[in-house]
Amino acid sequence: MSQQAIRRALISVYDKTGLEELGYGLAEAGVEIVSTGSTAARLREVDVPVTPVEDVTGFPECLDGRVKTLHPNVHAGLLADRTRPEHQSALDDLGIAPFDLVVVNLYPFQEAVASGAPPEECVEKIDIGGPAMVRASAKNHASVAVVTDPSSYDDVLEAVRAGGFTMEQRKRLAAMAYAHTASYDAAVSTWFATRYAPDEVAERTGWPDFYATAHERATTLRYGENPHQDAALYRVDDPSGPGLAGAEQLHGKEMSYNNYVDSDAALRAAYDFSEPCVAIIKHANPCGIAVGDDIAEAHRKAHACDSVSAFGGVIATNRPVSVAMAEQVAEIFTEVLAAPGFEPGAVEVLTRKKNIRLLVVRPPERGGRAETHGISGGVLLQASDRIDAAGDDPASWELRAGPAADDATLADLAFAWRAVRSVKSNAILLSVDRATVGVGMGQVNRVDSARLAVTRAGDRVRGAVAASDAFFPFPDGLEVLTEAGVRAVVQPGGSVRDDEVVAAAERAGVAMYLTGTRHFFH
Ligand SMILES: NC(=O)c1ncn([C@@H]2O[C@H](COP(=O)(O)O)[C@@H](O)[C@H]2O)c1NC=O
Repeated sequence: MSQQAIRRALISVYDKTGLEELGYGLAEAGVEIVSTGSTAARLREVDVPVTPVEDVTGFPECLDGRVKTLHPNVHAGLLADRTRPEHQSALDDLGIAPFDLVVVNLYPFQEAVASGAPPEECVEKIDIGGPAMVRASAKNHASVAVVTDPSSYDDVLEAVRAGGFTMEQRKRLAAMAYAHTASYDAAVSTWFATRYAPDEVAERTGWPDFYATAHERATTLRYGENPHQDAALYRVDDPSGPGLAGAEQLHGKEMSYNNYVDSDAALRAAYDFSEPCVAIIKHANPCGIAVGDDIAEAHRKAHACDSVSAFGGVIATNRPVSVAMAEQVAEIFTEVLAAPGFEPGAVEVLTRKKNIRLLVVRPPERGGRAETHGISGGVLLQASDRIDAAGDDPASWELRAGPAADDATLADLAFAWRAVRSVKSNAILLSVDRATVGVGMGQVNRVDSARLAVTRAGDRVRGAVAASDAFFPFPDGLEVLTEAGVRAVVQPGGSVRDDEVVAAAERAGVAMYLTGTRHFFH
């Protein structure tokens, strides 16, 4: 049996979007509609004939709506497989009519939690009868079509006119229905394990014994990190929410896997600053980060850090792109420009270059949320690194060597400390006038990172300040910096050889501040 004519429908929806049009269409096609409490009331208001579900169950809706459709007269009508004669004759014996179509959406549990509603209210918003009907109908897709999304109502009416959904369509609807209940259950179960009923370990550490999230495929990608790897982008939560996965692309070729990774790193760097900031990224590392009085100035300074590496880079800003910045970027081959917006005229300037990808990204969420990292056989979770720890405030830094920095030097050190968080470890970052001038990244020892930063800075190293993402284990890395002309350094401290490192700073006459906070980035 492929096509299944739609003669009897059960509709029970919390979200009444599109309900009236659906009701009109079904009634016009002669479909009998059975409905619960306020769904039935809404249909009746617009003169769509409805059979109340109580007439089917012979039982009143009760317990504040906790029991409406949970009845064999409903569930036998949903679960009878009409390809099996014995199911059909059982229905006949019991006097139960089957359903061909089920339209259900669930109580808004996630919205209740997000609104900060008290726990009892959230619990009350856990739908029981809805998921039961959705699962039953999805299992019985051989006989029943199940719809959980108002955006599918047009398809329903088209199918009614066409003589019913085909088996292939009912299978797809069933897959969507199970995704709907899985996402719902992921939200409920994680809330229970995290906030409502944490076990003793979760109570102590905040890490639940069960952690589920639902991801929805947003798009497939041409390939992954390399052309022989398949890849797709999956989105969490609300597609209109913050962050890169929900970005609007205004121009350019399709985003690649590596474009996403680099854009994410660029946005992370740019949004670490409250002043207008530009970050230019290649292979997830900065080739320039700078703040300025305006976004065009920030871009000029960031680009000047390493204009060779910026070729083919990914740029992010924390302010809308101005025409002045657009004119500058238009001169440089750039893969992606991600920004919270574009001022009038900026897109026109940028689209002179065919290939640049322009993204409007709602500011990403900062910190707090769990970050995942897949490993063989499992996944690591950690709270996101944040730049607002106690040690990130220059007022809390400890001056351990040299003269106290003047205000301008301290501002440069504060900039360098924020920026070094976006450099892959081991990270040494040199800056002048709140712009990077040399970045040493991803080396397996800190001395080589220091050498790399100094080499990249060239003459600009004289008078620059330096930040190190983690402590100097020996004086050698620091000495590379001081011998090259760095005049002030900020680093977490915490090495068993801190005293030797501090003594080396004293000898060189440079200021050394310890933050007590580390920002490894792997
Ligand atoms: N308990 C039940 O038997 C039951 N049956 C259906 N529901 C839900 O009730 C809502 C619709 O109710 P109403 O038509 O009264 O607005 C839907 O979200 C549906 O998923 C139920 N409610 C909660 O579990």
